Amino acid sequence: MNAVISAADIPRGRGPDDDDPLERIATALRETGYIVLPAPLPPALLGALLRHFRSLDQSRFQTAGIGREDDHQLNQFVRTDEIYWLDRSNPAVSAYLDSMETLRLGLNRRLFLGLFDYECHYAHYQRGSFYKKHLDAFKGSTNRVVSTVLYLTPNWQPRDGGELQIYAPIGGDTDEGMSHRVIEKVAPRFGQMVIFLSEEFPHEVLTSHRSRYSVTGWFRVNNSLGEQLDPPR
Ligand SMILES: O=C(O)CCC(=O)C(=O)O
Ligand SMILES: [Fe+2]
Repeated sequence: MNAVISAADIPRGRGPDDDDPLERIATALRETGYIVLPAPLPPALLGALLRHFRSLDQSRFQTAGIGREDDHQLNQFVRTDEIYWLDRSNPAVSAYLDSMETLRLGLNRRLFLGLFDYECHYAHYQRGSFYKKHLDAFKGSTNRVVSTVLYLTPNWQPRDGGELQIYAPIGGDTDEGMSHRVIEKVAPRFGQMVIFLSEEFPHEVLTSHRSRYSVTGWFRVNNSLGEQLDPPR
């Protein structure tokens, strides 16, 4: 896939699949359900995305919702980020969507997921913002199958917080609902990307101590149960 991963990202000398980024992502989703990619996209694209993100007036961002729940007060306990839905009107966003289209086709070819489209938004976590533990999709009640988050926070430092904390997949742990065992902490470092199965992994954004920039997206299937959008747009 042209832009979705760089050679530097690929550990050498393990197996034939390692040379093909799409293969590596598909294998990870099949075997562990998620993958963290330190630098899958070209720096020029990342820079253009961040410039576009920052050029948008803050007033064009909306307080993010949580599924059907439209109670602003309640939402504020769960998440305090602000989002901006993306389309192809900006060239950098359009290039990013091209990469995600390559990924979509590559995953469909390898995993037969039947991914139908991709929707994404910028998310801005101002200082003090968080998103409590949640699932992006509940089995049988959504059309979101694969979640992606691309981080655009420049010069992120550990003291800045805002890590994505991923919990053990549901079913694989003792709990029926949300599991409590942290299996991964992903730094929202510029250029880093995480891809995971939407229905499997509870996750949480820890409080960010500075402005945190990201692009969150979902590959969806086209099923009749898909009227629930989280967040509603
Ligand atoms: O920004 C992140 O690390 C995750 C965001 C997230 O979980 C969401 O928007 O559903
Ligand atoms: Fe999420």
